[in-house]
Order: sequence, then structure tokens, then C-alpha cells
Amino acid sequence: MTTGAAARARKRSHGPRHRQDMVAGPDPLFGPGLRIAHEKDRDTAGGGPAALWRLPVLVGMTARLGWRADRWGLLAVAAGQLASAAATTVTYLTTQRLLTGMFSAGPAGRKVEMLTSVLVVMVVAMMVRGLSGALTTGASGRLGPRISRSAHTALLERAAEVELARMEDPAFHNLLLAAQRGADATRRVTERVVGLSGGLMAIVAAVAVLATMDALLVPLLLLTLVPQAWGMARTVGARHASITRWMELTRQLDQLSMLLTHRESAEEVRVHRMGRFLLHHYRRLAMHSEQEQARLARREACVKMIAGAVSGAAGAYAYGLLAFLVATGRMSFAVAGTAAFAIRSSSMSLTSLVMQTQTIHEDAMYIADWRRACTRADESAIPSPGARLPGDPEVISTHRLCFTYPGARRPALDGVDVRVRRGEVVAFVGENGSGKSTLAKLLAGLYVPSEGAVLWDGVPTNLVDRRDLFDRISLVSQDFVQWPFTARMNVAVGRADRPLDERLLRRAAAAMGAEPVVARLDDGWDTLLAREFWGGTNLSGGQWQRLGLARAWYRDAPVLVVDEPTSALDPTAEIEIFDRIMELAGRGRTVILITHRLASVARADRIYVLDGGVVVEQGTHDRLLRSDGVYAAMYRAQAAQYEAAG
Ligand SMILES: Nc1ncnc2c1ncn2[C@@H]1O[C@H](COP(=O)(O)OP(=O)(O)OP(=O)(O)O)[C@@H](O)[C@H]1O
Repeated sequence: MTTGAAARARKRSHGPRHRQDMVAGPDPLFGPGLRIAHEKDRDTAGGGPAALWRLPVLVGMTARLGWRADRWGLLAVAAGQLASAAATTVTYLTTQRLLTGMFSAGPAGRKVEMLTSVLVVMVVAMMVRGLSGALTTGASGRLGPRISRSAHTALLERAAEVELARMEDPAFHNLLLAAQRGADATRRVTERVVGLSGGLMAIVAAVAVLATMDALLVPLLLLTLVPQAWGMARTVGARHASITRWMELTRQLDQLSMLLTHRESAEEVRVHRMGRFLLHHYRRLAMHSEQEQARLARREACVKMIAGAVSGAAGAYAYGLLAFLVATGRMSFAVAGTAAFAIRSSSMSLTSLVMQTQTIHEDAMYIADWRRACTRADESAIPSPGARLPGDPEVISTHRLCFTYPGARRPALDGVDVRVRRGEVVAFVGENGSGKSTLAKLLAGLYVPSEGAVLWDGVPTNLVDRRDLFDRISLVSQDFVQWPFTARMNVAVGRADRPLDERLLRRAAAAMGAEPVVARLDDGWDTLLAREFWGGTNLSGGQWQRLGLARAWYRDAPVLVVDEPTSALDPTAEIEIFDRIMELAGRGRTVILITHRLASVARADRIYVLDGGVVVEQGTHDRLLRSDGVYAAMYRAQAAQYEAAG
């Protein structure tokens, strides 16, 4: 490849030179550099006239959304627009009649009579235009929010059903962010499409009237339209492509501003003097964004200048031609006057139309992202329906289970075989990163195996109806959610699909030691546990953990998966909670327990010891101690700590 060809190829694949510089090398904070999204599809591909042709498709998409959200509202808007266009056409025609009447020969009485009747028609047409404008405004004010709500709901509904593995994909997160903008944009697009179709109909009316007067006048009008449309298509496509490419940067900037402003990070930001450090990086990343904005602005200015100059020249030519036709007697003054009026007013409509189109086009591209995100979410949705489970599981087992996280180079689990029977407490122990939580999530059907199988009574979890499976699971993960709701809701969300059961709620709280926590809250169960909202408060780590456990208890499912359930509890509470968990197994529940507190594991029916994603030992506590392997070494190390302290 020649040097010139190589440079052109580089420019095509990465954009301008300075943009390449921005992404060179690993980023000190975010590692593998500012990843720019290279993914393009026909909806988001760059600018150019092609962008204009996609516009009707994108507007059609919004109209379909409108039809689903509020068909009567959509019909009212369409009726208002049609009435307005008809009134505009009548205004142009009456203008011509008015001018013809004014400059025609004949008795003054007849002229006044004719002009009066024309004026009456004109006033009626203007009134119809005003009324239909009001109808359109009212109807679109109702339609827009409904469309936006239905777009947001459709997206959120799908996002909540996507496979957990998909949620680990940064490209999907970028798309979700763009899609949320798209869902917001549906409202703006609706309002602007209303304005746009009004302007468009005014132009169509002008074209129709000009065509009836002289076919030569139509190309004159189109001459002023083409350059502006070209300019619009170029700038909008480039802007959207840039925003899409830099979405990762936008998310990183959002992340930094969140770290600077959120309560969770506030302590470390102050004690470790992180404020300046984070701000420095915020400025550094924001500068990339500013450079990109400036580049876009320069490009837009150039395009606007060219489009404005060509459009101005076309307008001058049109008016000049009209003057020439009148002067040479080839066109009457009345026709030329009406034509000038139609060109002038439709050119004004056109200018606002171009501006509307520009913003609609930009928004419509986000709506295309919204559609794409919905499609992607559908593609990676947890499959449903699937094989029904025969009932509450008797045996949950794995067969040569392997699992690799998306994008990871090494498997987190590599050929694992475990078995959990109903009424048993089975514990997973091992070093940090040995694969315990991953195994628990696979048993709970949150991930599907890369190889091998997880079987619930012999049915593989990737074939089972996972909603049916989730219904039978109660999960307390290491990073369980501290819902920013009331204390009551924080427990009741364990069974959000059923009406609140106050008695069960109180039993759950008593079982998991949450009662004294709630008793100390100002408003008891009604206390809001979110410091960031008015009237809210916060709990200690251990208090939160008691509520999280109460939530799992309240869920009342046959399989309980608890991952480090007592890490923040005081020693007395810890013993109490483990007793309760053991009791659950006695009542026919299956308990899968992950903990580093080996004293608590001693009572488990079976212990699996994991190391590097492989089960290296298994058996009861006594048997594992006798075999003097990894477990025995870990247990003795913990016991020695207490003995040394004693
Ligand atoms: N969401 C993820 N994406 C990619 N890799 C992950 C993810 N979660 C865990 N891993 C990796 O998988 C391996 C097993 O992690 P896992 O959380 O199962 O370990 P663990 O035994 O539960 O550790 P700990 O005792 O620290 O809780 C680790 O190497 C970890 O880095």
C-alpha cells in the first residue's frame, strides 16, 4: 500500500489523526484505553444524503409507537395537520384571487364585492388553521408523554429479562444508555414530527399552487430546498456517529462525576484526598470530549456555510427569474406576486423544517438505538417457556461443569461435579477467586454452563423454564441489594410478585435478627432506608445483612443460596443465624452455603473445597480433617488465630 493509500485507510478506519491520538495507549484509570465503539449498522452509519432517506423509516417507527401508545391522539394530530394544510392551500389560492381582483379592470362595485367574498374565505381559512393548530398542540401534548412512557417501559421490561452474562458486556451497556436517550427522544420526535409535517404540508400546498400557476415555478422552489437538505443530512449523521463512538467516554465521565458526588464514595474521597485526583482525570477525559465537539462544530460551520451560500444564490435566482418573466410580459403580476409569496413563506417553512428535520434526525437515530437495544435484549433474553420442573428439587447436581465469563481468558470453573440433596446443607469453601460464588450462581440458573451441565432433578438448567426455577430459589449474594425503599419493602421485595404478608414479614425479621434493627428505627417498618432521599436514614453493614437475610427468609423458597451471609454480623448474631439456617434444612429446604467461617461450616452435611475452579476435596468436616488436606490446613489456620488470641 502506498503511503497516501495507507493514510486514507487509517483515516477511514479511525477518523482524523487527533482522534487516534486520544485513544492511543492504555488509560491510567480505565486500562485498555478509551474504547470507541466501532459497531455500526445501517441505522447509525455516518452522514451523507443516505441519512435523509432513512428519515421516513425512522419517523414511521415513531408513528408506529404512537399508534400503539395512543391511537386516538395520533389520529387527532393527523386530522389537525390535514385541516391546517387544506387551510394553507386555500390561503395561497385566495391570495392569488385577491391580487388578480385588485389589478383587474372592471367596475369598482363588482371588484369590492368579489374582494369581500375572497377576504371572507381567507379569514375562514385562517381561523381553521388556528383551530387545527390548537387541536394539534393539545393532542400532541398528550401523545408525546405516552409514547415516551411506552418506549421506556418496553426497554426496561426487556432489560430486566436479559441473561446475566449479557449484562457483563460493556457494548450492551453503551447501547442501553443510547437507548434510554432514544426512549426520551420519542416524546421530542413526536412533537417535532407534528411541526415537521405541518411545515411539509405547507410546502406541498405551495408546490401544488405553484404547479397550477406555472410548472416552471416548482423547480425554482426545489432549488432552495436541496442545499439545505444536503447540509442537514451531513451534519446530523456525523454528530450521531461521533456520540455513538464516544459513548464509552461519556460513561466514564459519568462514573467519575458519580464518584465525586455519591455518598458511597464520599468517605474515601475525603480521607484519601481523592477529590483532586478524580477531578484531574475528569478534566483530562472531558478535554477529549471538548476536542471532539470542537471538531464537529468546525465541520458543521463549513457545511452550513456552503449550504447557506448555495441556497441564497438559488433564492436570488428564483426572485430574479420572476421579475424577468413579469418584465417581459410572460407572467402576470398577480401570478408572480402569489408565486413570490408562496416561495417566501414556503422557504420560511423550509428553514424551520430543515431545523426540525435536523433535530428529528438526530433523535431518530437514538430511537434506532432504542429499537436495536430492544432487539438485542430480546435476542439475549432468558429463554421462555422451557421444560417444567417436576416440583421442588430433590437433587441439584453438576456434571463436568465448565464456565468462562464473557471475554475472560481463563475458565472460572473447570470440570466441577457437585451434588446437593433436598434437606441438606452443602458448603463451598476455598480461597478468594476459587469459583465458589460462580458455582452458586450456576446452580441458581443465573448463568448457563459453557460446557457440561447443571441439572435440577435431571433437567439441564439451560433447558428448564428458568422463571419456574427462580421461583424456587432464595438468594443472599455477597453484594445483596440495599434497596432505597422502606424497611418493610426491603424485606417484602423477597416476594414482590405476591401481596404483602405482614405475619410472614415479622416471622422473617424475628428469625434473622432484624426485629431489634427495625425497633430502633424512628418510624419502624415505615422508615425509609435511603439517606439520599428526604426523611431517609441508613443502617450499619450488619443491620443491612440481617434485613437481607430476612428478605431471603420471607421469600420462603425450597432452595436457599447464601453467599457470605454473616460477614458483617457480630459473633452472637452469627451463631444464631447459622442455627436458623441449619433449622431450614431440617424443614426440607436445600441450603447452599458459601463462607470463609469454617467453624460455621462444620455442621454442613457435605463440604466441597474449591481451588482454581476445580473441586479438590469433598466430604464431611470430620472426614476432611482426618484426610489432612487443604480444608484441614485452612481450618487449623483459623483455629490457631483464636488459640493464639486466647
Ligand atoms: N463478573 C465477572 N466477570 C469476569 N470474571 C469474573 C466475574 N466474577 C468473577 N470472576 C472471576 O471468576 C473467578 C471466580 O470468582 P468467584 O467470585 O466465583 O470466586 P469466589 O471463590 O466466590 O471468591 P471470594 O471468596 O473472593 O468471594 C475469579 O477469578 C474472578 O476474577
